[in-house]
Amino acid sequence: MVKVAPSVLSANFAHLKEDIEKIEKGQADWLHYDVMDGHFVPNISFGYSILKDVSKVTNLFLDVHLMISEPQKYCDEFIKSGANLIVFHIEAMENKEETLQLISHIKEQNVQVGISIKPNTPVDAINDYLALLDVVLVMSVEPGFGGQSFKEIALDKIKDLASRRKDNNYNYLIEVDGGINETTGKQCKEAGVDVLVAGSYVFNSEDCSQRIASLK
Ligand SMILES: O=C(CO)[C@H](O)[C@H](O)COP(=O)(O)O
Ligand SMILES: [Fe+2]
Repeated sequence: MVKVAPSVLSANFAHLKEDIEKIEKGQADWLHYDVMDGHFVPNISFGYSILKDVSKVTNLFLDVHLMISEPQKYCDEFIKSGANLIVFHIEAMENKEETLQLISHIKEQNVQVGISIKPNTPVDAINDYLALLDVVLVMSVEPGFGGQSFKEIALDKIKDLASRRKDNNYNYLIEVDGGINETTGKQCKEAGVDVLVAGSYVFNSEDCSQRIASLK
């Protein structure tokens, strides 16, 4: 069964704890935590001090999506604050050496590691790292904002990643993020996705549990 990772970007921060309790009760699998720096993306969300507080009120697996420049500068703070998985963007990296160093650095701390690709970035851009990754995060919207429409280009990338995994015995999970609802979630599942991130679809509803259940 597909895993569901509600994005707390769409939660109400004035009662974040209650919103997290709702998704826990609704059988969410992971909590997706979107970090935006106003530089890599044109929006600012929250940093590691809020993650630390979040980690104290939930046992959900903390999936940290770093939409920031120079992720190598900040990732240790997110790890110290409770991240179980750190996903950084390939577009934020200068070169292969820097990327390999960051992957090793995260793994050495017994934290899972993933790389994300924006809608216009091909899967080939991360081919050299696929054997090392726990997660590949396919963006199905331009990163920066919740509530956007799903871009179909993600479906081909999910299929491509599923076939590269099969052909090479890789172990990564394929995660998709942006514009996920009942319809697009089903399309992604059929393409071979393992984890659905959903922000507005889950939180812009009176009944988060029903939304999570419908995605599953
Ligand atoms: O990374 C993100 C945006 O950059 C969010 O995870 C994503 O947009 C979730 O929101 P929604 O499900 O409303 O599209
Ligand atoms: Fe995200």
